[in-house]
Amino acid sequence: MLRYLTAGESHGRGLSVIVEGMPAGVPLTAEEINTWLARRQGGYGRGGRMSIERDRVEILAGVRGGYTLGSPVALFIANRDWANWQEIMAPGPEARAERVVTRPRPGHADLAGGLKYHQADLRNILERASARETAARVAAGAVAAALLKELGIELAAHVVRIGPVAVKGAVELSAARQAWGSPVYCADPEASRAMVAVIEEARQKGDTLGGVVEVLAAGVPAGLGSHVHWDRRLDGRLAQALMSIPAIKGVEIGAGFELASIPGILAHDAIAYREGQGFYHPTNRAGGLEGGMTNGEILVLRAAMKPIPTLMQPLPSVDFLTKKPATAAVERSDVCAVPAAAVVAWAAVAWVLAGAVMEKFGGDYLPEIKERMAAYREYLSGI
Ligand SMILES: Cc1cc2nc3c(=O)[nH]c(=O)nc-3n(C[C@H](O)[C@H](O)[C@H](O)COP(=O)(O)O)c2cc1C
Ligand SMILES: C=C(O[C@@H]1CC(C(=O)O)=C[C@@H](OP(=O)(O)O)[C@H]1O)C(=O)O
Repeated sequence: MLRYLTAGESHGRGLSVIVEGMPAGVPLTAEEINTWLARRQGGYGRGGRMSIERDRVEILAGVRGGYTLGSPVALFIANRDWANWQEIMAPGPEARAERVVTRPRPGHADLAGGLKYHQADLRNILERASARETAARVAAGAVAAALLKELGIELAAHVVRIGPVAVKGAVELSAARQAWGSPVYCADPEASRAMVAVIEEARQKGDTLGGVVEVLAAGVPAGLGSHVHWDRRLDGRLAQALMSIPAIKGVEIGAGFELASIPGILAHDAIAYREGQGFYHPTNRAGGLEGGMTNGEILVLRAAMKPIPTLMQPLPSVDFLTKKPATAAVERSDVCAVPAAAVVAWAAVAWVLAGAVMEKFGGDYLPEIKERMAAYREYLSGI
């Protein structure tokens, strides 16, 4: 079983990740993980914090000579900003309770967390609720993607909407792969320019924006996941992983919500057969998932992100201590983090797919898994 745990506060020393269950023999380098960490830091609309951080992973265990050992892979990403917060964030009694946060921000974890954990200083909540933690998820996702790449599964992620600006029509995987070159990770140059403009407009107004990201995965064989039990359905597992990204409020698979308004004749994908290829679907409204299993087509998943909750023009709130009306706390913040969320969504999908691959093909050593996967692919194309 593939699993990972993360630890770390936003302004603490850094983020720790332990990935357990990776087979031996997977090529893995810090540089590869760092490419994804840098992408997550980028994207137009980020705030001041991202000019302080230079996320780089340190591989502490589980990798030797550029290959995984089969033992837990331990990773660490330092917070450069910690230098400015050391005394405030100290774990011992010497910690200074400065910059106490008592005015909960609507849309953030402050109020619910403060109530649940009995914390009047809402910093004790926001430190872990912060999406800083998604750097650790991306590192784990990059480890998963290294395994998937060896097995012929490739992912792409890109932005399809920011606020009112949306990409028109479907984006092919080959085009989506080019999206990292855009300032907002959007494959359509015209939409990309308009997205930058609306983010700038929002920044000037002290406002924030959300949007929609899309993840595509190719080379996924039919039969990952299962129809037999609710928690083995891959659609559900993918949706959970995407929905758990801070600020994601909706997940769509294939034609998703549109399917609710069209008749069955137009909604489903016909089944066809070609000698040497096996069964396939000429269309892909199902987004590569039927019955909680991959069906051999390209996976198409979308996640909708709400606007960033910290506002420079804060909404009405109530002081946690005095219970008097107050405006919400104003902190340094992103204006739009949809491009960054595309990278986190990429990592979430890679993670779930790697887990599903390990369940189906098992193995402790990459060549074993490759052999099983190749035999299965041969069966699928020859049936
Ligand atoms: C990459 C990324 C960056 C984010 N940056 C900020 C930010 O700068 N300020 C903020 O208030 N929220 C930010 N968020 C959103 C909050 O973390 C999120 O809204 C909060 O944890 C509450 O969770 P919920 O929106 O899922 O309910 C970011 C989210 C992501 C994925
Ligand atoms: C640190 C990151 O994102 C942070 C996510 C975040 C939040 O509230 O979610 C608030 C901001 O943190 P700060 O208050 O330090 O400026 C973002 O910068 C990151 O993505 O690495």
